[in-house]
Amino acid sequence: MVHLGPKKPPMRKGSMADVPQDLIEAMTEVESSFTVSGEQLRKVVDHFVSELEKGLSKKGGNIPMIPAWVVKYPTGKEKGDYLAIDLGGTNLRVVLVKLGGDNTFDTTQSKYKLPDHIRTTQDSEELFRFIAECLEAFVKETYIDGVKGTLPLGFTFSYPASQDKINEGILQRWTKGFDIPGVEGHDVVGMLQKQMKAKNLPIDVVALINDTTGTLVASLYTDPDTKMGVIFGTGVNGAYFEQVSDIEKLEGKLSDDIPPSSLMAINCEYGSFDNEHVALPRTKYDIIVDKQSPRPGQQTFEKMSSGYYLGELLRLTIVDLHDRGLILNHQDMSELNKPYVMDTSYPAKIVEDPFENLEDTDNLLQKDLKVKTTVQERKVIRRIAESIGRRSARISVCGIAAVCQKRGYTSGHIAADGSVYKMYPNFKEMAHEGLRDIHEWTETDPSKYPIQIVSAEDGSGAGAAVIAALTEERLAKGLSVGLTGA
Ligand SMILES: Nc1ncnc2c1ncn2[C@@H]1O[C@H](COP(=O)(O)OP(=O)(O)O)[C@@H](O)[C@H]1O
Ligand SMILES: O=P(O)(O)OC[C@H]1O[C@@H](O)[C@H](O)[C@@H](O)[C@@H]1O
Repeated sequence: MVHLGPKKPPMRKGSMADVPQDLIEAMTEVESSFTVSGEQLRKVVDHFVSELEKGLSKKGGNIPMIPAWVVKYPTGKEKGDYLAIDLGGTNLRVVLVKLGGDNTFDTTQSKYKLPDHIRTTQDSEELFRFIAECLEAFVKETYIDGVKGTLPLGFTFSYPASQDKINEGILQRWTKGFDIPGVEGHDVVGMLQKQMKAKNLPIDVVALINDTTGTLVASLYTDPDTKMGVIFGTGVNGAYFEQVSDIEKLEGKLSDDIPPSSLMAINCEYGSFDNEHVALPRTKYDIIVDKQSPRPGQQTFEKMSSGYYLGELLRLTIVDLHDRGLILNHQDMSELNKPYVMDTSYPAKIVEDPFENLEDTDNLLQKDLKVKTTVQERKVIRRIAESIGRRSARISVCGIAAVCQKRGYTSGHIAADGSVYKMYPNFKEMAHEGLRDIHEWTETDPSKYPIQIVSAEDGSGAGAAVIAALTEERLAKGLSVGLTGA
């Protein structure tokens, strides 16, 4: 059997011959504004590396570079039952992780969709009450005979939180459309513990973890060649292990049991890269997304590349072409004029439409957005959706290339998770194409690229459990898990 290698996506005939010239010109202009060349990517990576270094310095910079208090690789021998909760941008998961102590683990989980209103509730306790309610339900279902003693919990919190010690997390800023007052600047571990105490839950938050740190550690538990944990989901971010001696901002703040020669996991929080707008080529639609967001001026890199925004970017281009009289003339735009009415599943489904006349797209836009399109308009919308997805994939990997360049990694596995990575059509192929262009690799078979993006282990579940186990091990030996005196 001849191995044919990865199957190329079906090439579509997709003739644009029947599309009016003025619409073709407008489409081409939009497509080129979303196109980022290899040369541009390389310039972005150079700036990204200097921003990563700035984030580790005492002076600081745009990228937080948060020490995550994981100071050694897992051995794969960590063992025991751990609860994990994963508060992402779209879902909340409660996971029971059974670490086998032999590089294997089993997980049982329940997934809860975050209620839409919760992102912007004015009650700062409502989100943590929701989490405690989900935990209570999961524990009741899973431990039908009740819990003996206290369950250790790893809390995966996918937002930028400063940590003076591992079981603390001071929220720096909300991202991904969240805007709940009274949480930024506060310790989210304490806020959760208050709600768990009110329900008499026998649970102890051993560690607060970012999902990228969890992804990094979970993947190292099974694959020692892992160099980074990255998320392409509602948001975008990455984590890696840094030499403590290179973390200037920790100088003089660590106990002797974390010597300069040791390692420290860093939650980069690089969604905030280029808030100064000196490297990334932004389109007019990116500027609108930023202006409309609850936190203008923040998360520039994330707003151009992550799942929360890709559908909105497509919506804005469609509305713009309509307002210029180029498409959807005389259509009722009341649905399409609503911000965020299109989530990222819309460009994903449009790009995946297998029909020459884009029938699926026609049905989707009519049913959900109440607009009737011509086949020519659908072809243009699909081409723009493709260019938005391609740009997302290509700039998303700049964070990977920058960390690898900074750490001198010339090969290894990048453990990736998140719905955009797992579900966006051709995202994996386009991401590897971006890496190839950045490094100017001549190899054409992605499976032979020296740096490989691979599917991660369950970082927010198993990763949280492994980190909780590593933390308990250090605490049992009286070793530090935070800044001196924290
Ligand atoms: N078919 C799809 N293709 C690509 N992205 C999708 C698809 N469906 C949903 N998404 C996007 O994936 C994001 C959810 O990411 P996920 O990693 O599952 O959750 P979380 O961010 O909570 O961890 C949302 O922004 C959503 O718009
Ligand atoms: O898993 P999600 O929700 O897509 O999160 C990805 C990233 O989203 C960013 O907005 C957060 O600041 C990060 O902490 C997080 O890692």
